[in-house]
Amino acid sequence: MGCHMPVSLAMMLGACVKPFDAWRRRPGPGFGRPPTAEMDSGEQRRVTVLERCLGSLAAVRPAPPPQQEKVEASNFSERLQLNYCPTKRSEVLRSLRPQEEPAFAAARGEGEAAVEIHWTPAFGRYLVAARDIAAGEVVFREAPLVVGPKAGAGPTCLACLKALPEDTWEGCEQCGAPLCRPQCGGRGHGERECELLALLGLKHEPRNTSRVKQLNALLAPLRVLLLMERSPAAKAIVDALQSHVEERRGLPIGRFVETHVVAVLRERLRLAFAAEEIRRACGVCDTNSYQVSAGEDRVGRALFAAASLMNHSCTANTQHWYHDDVMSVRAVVDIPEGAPVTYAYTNVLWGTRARATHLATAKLFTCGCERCLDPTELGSHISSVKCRECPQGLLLPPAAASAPWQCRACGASVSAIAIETLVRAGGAALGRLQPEDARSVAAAHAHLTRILGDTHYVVVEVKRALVRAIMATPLADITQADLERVLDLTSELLRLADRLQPGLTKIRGLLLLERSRALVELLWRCNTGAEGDAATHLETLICNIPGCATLLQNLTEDLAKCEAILLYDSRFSGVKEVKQRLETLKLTIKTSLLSKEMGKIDFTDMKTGDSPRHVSIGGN
Ligand SMILES: C[S@@+](CC[C@H](N)C(=O)[O-])C[C@H]1O[C@@H](n2cnc3c(N)ncnc32)[C@H](O)[C@@H]1O
Repeated sequence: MGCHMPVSLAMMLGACVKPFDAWRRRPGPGFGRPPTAEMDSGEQRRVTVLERCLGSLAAVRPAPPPQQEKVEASNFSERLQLNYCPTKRSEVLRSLRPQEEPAFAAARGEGEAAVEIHWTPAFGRYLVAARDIAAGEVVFREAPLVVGPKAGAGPTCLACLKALPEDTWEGCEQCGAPLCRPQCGGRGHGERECELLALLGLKHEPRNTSRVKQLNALLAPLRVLLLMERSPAAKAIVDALQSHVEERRGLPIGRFVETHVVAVLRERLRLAFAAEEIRRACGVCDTNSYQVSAGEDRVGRALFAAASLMNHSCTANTQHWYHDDVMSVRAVVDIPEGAPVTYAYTNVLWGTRARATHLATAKLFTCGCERCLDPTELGSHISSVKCRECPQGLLLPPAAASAPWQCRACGASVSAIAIETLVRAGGAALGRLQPEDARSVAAAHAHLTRILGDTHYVVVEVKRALVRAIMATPLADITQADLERVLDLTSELLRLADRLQPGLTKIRGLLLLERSRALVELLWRCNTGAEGDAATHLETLICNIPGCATLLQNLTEDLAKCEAILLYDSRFSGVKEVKQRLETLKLTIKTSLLSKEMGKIDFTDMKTGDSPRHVSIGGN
């Protein structure tokens, strides 16, 4: 679900509600779906539609892995059934290694769904594990009902979601809407849509950016409406999804929809849909869409039937990958039978108020999980701001938005407005970052750490940007000091991820990848003696065989974990590359050891260390 980096602390935590996460156990009395009498008849009907959808999906033969999937756009229910692919039994992490993927696919049989629908008045419907699900397992796969550009995005190819340069894109020959090339129309940008968009007159106003933004805001709802027109099965499902249409009426989003979607579709595109139907389609898209990306330059939003029933958690137990037009929802930690299967609707590396603002304005609810109610955010202090009065002190967010922030160490207090101004300034500096320029990112890091402190989420964001900026440079050109900085930053960020988002998450995969790349490069330099006195360091490592072996063993394990996590990710090839480099390095070190007759060391059968850790290899 879409996330944007917010720069203000406009919203406060709302009323305490029972945390959704508290229900991790098997349903007991009072848990899950209450007797029908307690659910109103409309809700009951909607649950039944979605339940039928899940039930029929569970009985069909699962689809092949996503690479081989051929999705027919025309027949919605068949498409959904083909792609809803519950795995039959728990699979352990190692089963997800790419070379074992066919076996993993074969292990899926006809059988029970991994999830079922529950309902409570406070949380509405939500998915619950119908059996134990193992970390790394694909809980289900699903093809989208519709896909479209993100609302508010710049020029984006309507067919393949490729981001287009602001002023040089070519429009569709018929309607003038953005396409990366005329032939990219077809399935993504169909005939009926093209006829309708021609009425917007884009062809006569080539590359009008504000028109394009307006188009991006209405395209997903338009595609939902056209799908409902074509397919009664799809209509039944969309009708059953939550839209918050009533609550949105008096809000800014309601007014935006009225002007930029309802009026345009009815008056300019002369669509016969009732205004309320259009409002509902907009509400369904905004409440349920997932942000999907097929590579870094192809980002959009997509609506799914089953995945729309996953409720939010700030420590979610699943993440999704979008690959070849199919979304794979994977467990990032073990999910016991009966526990809610959840997904984070916000960026979990934002502070609580930023997350709460997004959830309140885009999804219209207040999260009341343990982290949201804890001012230290599970000890991470990701919202705390550095105290000016004492060296180690942190100002913690108060429960009430307007109350002053207080330092736990020295008792100093600072007004809410002053803190908000600081965080806004930090957000603005983040917005001005030149992400490809490692030097300027490093300067911003130093500056923002001075203002906000080392733990604040704006600083965390800059640390991630710094790792990316350094590691985007060709490896051979990165200084030893910068490589060591990457080791420190990634290790620190991995510890933060352990606290806030444990498990086989994308951020863990990416951090492990960058840390491994940096470490292998440093070892390589030691090995070749390319940098200064580095050969001596290798000598030291070789003399210390257990240390050397543990280091290489940890690296091997990190890369295996990384491979399992990034299996469906476009950055997967990066893991392969660093793995090959590590294997060559191991061979060289082994040969070197043997030539020195110092040891008979088997790197493939080393005692495993605990979690991966930063191993200092010295060398200033
Ligand atoms: C994608 S839908 C999830 C399915 C939804 N519960 C339903 O009944 O259709 C998102 C909506 O579910 C509700 N929701 C999701 N997670 C929640 C949570 N942790 N606490 C309260 N409400 C939640 C909110 O109303 C939100 O806008």
